[in-house]
Amino acid sequence: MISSDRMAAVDENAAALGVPRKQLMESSGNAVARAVRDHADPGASVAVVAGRGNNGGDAFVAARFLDDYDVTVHLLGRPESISTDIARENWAALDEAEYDARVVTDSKSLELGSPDVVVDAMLGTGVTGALREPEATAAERMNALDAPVVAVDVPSGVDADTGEAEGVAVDADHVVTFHDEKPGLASLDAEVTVADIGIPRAAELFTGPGDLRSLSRESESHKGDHGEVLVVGGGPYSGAPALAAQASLRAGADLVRVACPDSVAREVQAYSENLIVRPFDGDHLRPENVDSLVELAGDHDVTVFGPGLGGDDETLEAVAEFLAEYGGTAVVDADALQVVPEVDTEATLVCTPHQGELRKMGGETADDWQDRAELVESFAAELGHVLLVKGAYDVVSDGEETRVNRTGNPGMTVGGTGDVLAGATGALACVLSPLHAAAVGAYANGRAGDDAVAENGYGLLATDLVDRLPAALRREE
Ligand SMILES: NC(=O)C1=CN([C@@H]2O[C@H](COP(=O)(O)OP(=O)(O)OC[C@H]3O[C@@H](n4cnc5c(N)ncnc54)[C@H](O)[C@@H]3O)[C@@H](O)[C@H]2O)[C@H](O)CC1
Ligand SMILES: [K+]
Repeated sequence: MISSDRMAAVDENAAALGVPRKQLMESSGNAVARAVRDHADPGASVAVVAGRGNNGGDAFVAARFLDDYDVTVHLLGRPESISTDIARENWAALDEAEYDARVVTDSKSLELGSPDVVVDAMLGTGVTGALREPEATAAERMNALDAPVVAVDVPSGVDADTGEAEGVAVDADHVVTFHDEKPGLASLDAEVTVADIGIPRAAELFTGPGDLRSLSRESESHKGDHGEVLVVGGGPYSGAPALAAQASLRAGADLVRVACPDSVAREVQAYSENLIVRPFDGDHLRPENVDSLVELAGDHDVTVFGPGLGGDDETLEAVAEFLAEYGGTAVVDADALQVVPEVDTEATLVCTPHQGELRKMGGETADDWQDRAELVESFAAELGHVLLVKGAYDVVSDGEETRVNRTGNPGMTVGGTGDVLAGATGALACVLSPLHAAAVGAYANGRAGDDAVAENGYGLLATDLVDRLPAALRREE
């Protein structure tokens, strides 16, 4: 099963891997033609009703694969209003080659005749709201015909994620959907075929630019909409929580507070005027600090727990108590990680160990990234939490779904890059699912590192990553 949003992300990742959408469209159209062949023999008449998006584009391609049939393509709208270059190019190819391709600007002039098969390519995943005209009337006309209706990707008017229609929708006999099943198709009274259109598995497994799609913002946004993060860290170190907090801000959180021991509060604040520091008593985290921290954490969307806390016995005891009491979402890093396997918690955790820390948690690792991905997936399932295991190939898994990140470089072995990753992931977890936040965090952190090394060579500082996070999270359109 794949949602429309994820499908769009995977599609963009495929293009970044060198398999552009026009190539996928060629495969989609071919698959649609094969489905038509299941319903009628060569020579039969086929009416294709196409819209102005890529759903229509798929059907323009299908027409070329049905040269031995009597095909008529009806384009609803003017060719100039076709919304994508690739659909327009495929329309032009039909026009140039003198296919029977007609422009229908008004549903009254739609002459379908009595075809043997109808192809519904008006709208696919790009539908918003109820079908407008001329699509609505065209849907009714198609439904009234006796001929079987083959729908391209999803019956027009139906929401691929929910299976619901806001108004009239095409009543398809057969749906040819692409790449993977869509959640909304199962409830329909239609035969559903999933066509492999040549999207590489890597487009789903490896993080890519398409994964940044989900970060687009509404123009009407308010302070707090993009998340409030609490970083709990510091004690033996003061730089780590400051780095994590600055990374959270650079990854888009609206408000970030740092809870740290009194002893380092001034140092943490001195790193940046952008930080809000909330000190607690003492020079390291202790069990007596926990109740007030849990309360403070409750006012935030996500807690980033661990940067610079150190591994003092009292601190680890306090971490365990915090996790046992806390019910929100937390990113857990550094020394705090070793406590996670023993703790019974309601919290949603994203754990960010490097391979040494993973072993300390009781997890296994392997040199080969594919083996490691399997081990991480089963350990995540055992823990019941999301794992982001850092390495040359970072592995992210919630125990069911696993993603691998390939951005980053050997310059990132410098201290502090893990704090940046934890902070960025915390900010992203305010607006994305934990698995997706971890995947995008790893992708952006590595990309920031790649940009820094491309500009200056090795010898990068963790602060170089912080400054480059916004560009690393920006989607090029
Ligand atoms: N990897 C893939 O999934 C591939 C999918 N392909 C096909 O592309 C469509 C999705 O294409 P897209 O251009 O994004 O959207 P549509 O064609 O579904 O529709 C856009 C078009 O429709 C207009 N519109 C929107 N809502 C309405 C409405 N309620 N009434 C009337 N018109 C509406 C909008 O203005 C646009 O003009 C996917 O389903 C697949 O079929 C690729 O071909 C291959 C890769
Ligand atoms: K359709």
